[in-house]
Amino acid sequence: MTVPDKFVYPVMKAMFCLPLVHNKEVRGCVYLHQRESRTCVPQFPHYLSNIFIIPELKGTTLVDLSQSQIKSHNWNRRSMIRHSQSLAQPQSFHEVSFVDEEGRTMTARGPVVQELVRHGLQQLPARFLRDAPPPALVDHRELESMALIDMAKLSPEADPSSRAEELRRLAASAESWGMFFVTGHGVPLPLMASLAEVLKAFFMLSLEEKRASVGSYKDIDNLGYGRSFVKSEDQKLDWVDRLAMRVHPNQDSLGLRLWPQTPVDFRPVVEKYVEAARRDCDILLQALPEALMLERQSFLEQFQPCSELIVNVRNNYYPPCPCPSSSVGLSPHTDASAVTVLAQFDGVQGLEVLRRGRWVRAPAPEGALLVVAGDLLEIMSNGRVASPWHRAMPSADRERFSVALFYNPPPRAEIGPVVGGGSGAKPVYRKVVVEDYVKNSYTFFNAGEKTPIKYAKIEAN
Ligand SMILES: O=C(O)CCC(=O)C(=O)O
Ligand SMILES: [Fe+2]
Repeated sequence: MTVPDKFVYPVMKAMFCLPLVHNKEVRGCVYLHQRESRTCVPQFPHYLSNIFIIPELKGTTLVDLSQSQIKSHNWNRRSMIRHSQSLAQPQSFHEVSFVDEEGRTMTARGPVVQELVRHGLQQLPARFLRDAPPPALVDHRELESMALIDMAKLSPEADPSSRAEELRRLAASAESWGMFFVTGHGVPLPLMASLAEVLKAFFMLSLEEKRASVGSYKDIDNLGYGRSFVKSEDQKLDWVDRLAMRVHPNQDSLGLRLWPQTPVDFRPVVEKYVEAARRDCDILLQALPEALMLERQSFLEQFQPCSELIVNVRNNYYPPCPCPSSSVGLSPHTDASAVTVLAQFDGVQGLEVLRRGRWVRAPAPEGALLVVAGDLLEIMSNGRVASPWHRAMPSADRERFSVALFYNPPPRAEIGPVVGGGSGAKPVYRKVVVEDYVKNSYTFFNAGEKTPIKYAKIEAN
């Protein structure tokens, strides 16, 4: 007996489907997706009992019920149908605009992760299913060398010997990890708490409210409420929803309504945060070359004119994930920025960095900000501070929020390596125009380790 086509809901590319027959009546059908049945769904019979398509629903509904759900709710056929109807809402998608290789603006779709979770998803949809990513190792001794820098000690008024020691630690962590934590920064704890609050308030709105709250970014690559780096409808997806905004220069000139209108204090809080974090970036962009024994202004002077420098903010939301060991929150990448400031909240970890061939999970110390070197800083420092290859991983039972602030020189600025006067070192990178570098790096998302920076490397001859 075959299942009529009208009972088949094309959720994913099914390898085959089986009828569910009871008392000689077709009760539904089961999809088997080859990858899923192999990886995330451990046993075939278990899978079989999990997914029904019920004919009464005219072949438009996929019902995904776990055994335990059926047992604990003591579900009967009627309540299953009711439940399936609630799941049968048209699936919600983010629409993503991107510029293809020929410069055309294209659109692709990807499911809204938060909505999948809200509808009681039990198993990871195939588009999120990865070949099990290598797990991270937590080596606390190793992590101790990722410095916690007290920015108060970097101030010119600080005690000279503790300042020299802090600069030494800064150089060591930057050169060894490409990242370091800062305390004593300009973002007071209550402001961090308000940032977390507005972020959560935004993501906790209903999908319709979120959409109504944020304006359209249709023609702008990787900005807006949705997801980043979707270039096709076949591509594997990250387990994240995000709200990405340009916060400097003010984008009113582009006619974009950039800021969420709800919650009403979203904009003032984020602007206050950005202002403080930007000041910290400027301080660090002077301290870093000093720590590396380079001319103190040699990085920051590449950010002129500062009225045109670019600050983007990406608010990431990683909902709890039904199969975290076979998914990725944010695919491995380097940031195309000069400097990224990452705020993590509630001590929820998730950021991992590749170091000497092993993934290492970064801590999330309360009140500290994580400063991550971007590719442009790697170029400016002539490779001494290498942008770390990093990723974010979701968890089974905890949601995670993070705010990444990307600090960049003006798009038309030409930046290049600073090579120590008497060091005899040769430039390893060529000069690049910032917007050309960033555009180029976007074309490489999900390519191999540290592919984008090759664009700026001088080939050894
Ligand atoms: O959420 C995180 O910890 C990482 C975020 C990140 O790497 C990014 O937004 O570029
Ligand atoms: Fe990143």
